[in-house]
Amino acid sequence: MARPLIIAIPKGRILEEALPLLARVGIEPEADFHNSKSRALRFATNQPDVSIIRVRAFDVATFVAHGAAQLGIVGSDVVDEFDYSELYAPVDLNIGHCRLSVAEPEGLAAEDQATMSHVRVATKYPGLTRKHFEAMGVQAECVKLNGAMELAPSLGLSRRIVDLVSSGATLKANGLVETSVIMDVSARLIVNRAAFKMRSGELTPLVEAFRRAVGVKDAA
Ligand SMILES: Nc1ncnc2c1ncn2[C@@H]1O[C@H](COP(=O)(O)OP(=O)(O)OP(=O)(O)O)[C@@H](O)[C@H]1O
Ligand SMILES: O=P(O)(O)OC[C@H]1O[C@H](OP(=O)(O)OP(=O)(O)O)[C@H](O)[C@@H]1O
Repeated sequence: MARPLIIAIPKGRILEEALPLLARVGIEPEADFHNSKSRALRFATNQPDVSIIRVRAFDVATFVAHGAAQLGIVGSDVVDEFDYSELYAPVDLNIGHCRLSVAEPEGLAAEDQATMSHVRVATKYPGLTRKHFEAMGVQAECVKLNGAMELAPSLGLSRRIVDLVSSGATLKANGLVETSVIMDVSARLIVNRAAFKMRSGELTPLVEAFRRAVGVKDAA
């Protein structure tokens, strides 16, 4: 029997928007997937040859880059932070919209950006943060956090943070203001490049089904 295709999806906030999209593609996870008490991580679907794994957002990219899963759904923030050469991201799924921004405490005395040579930044995105500041000739020293970055300035961990912003409510509640936008973010369908070549008979129609499901015309 052929090996099943494995689709990695994140546990967090993209999941809710991803499920209707998967349903439009014709993939529905088994009932246990919706049972919050279930400790299972891998689930069968209504398609006998497709399984779903539910993992942390950053790990979606890692499972797919290493070929442990052939397909995944993940934010472009994660795709760009890792910049794995093994990943192909053919479809913008038009869900999980937010932006990656630099923020700092409101009312902080403005620094002269032109003479600044070094900054300390708390972030889950050290790669994108360094790149962003490097482009301005500034060296960024990153303190890696996995959440609650907004606490860092008030507790003296770093003056600035780089984090995802959507409504801006989290920044506001923590006395921070956005000072620049690094990139706009939305979720992408990602595919392992080697699998895409070796299993194109299965993967090409699936990628096209995702494209149709988000209303994007087939690639030329
Ligand atoms: N405020 C937001 N609005 C819309 N999309 C968001 C927002 N925050 C995050 N996302 C998207 O959802 C993805 C997962 O978000 P986040 O890292 O907050 O989830 P999580 O459940 O905390 O993940 P994990 O526990 O694995 O770190 C992000 O990579 C991003 O693409
Ligand atoms: O601008 P807003 O609409 O307030 O959204 C921004 C918040 O959303 C994300 O966190 P999330 O809620 O996913 O929690 P976590 O990253 O701390 O797990 C992000 O890390 C911000 O904290």
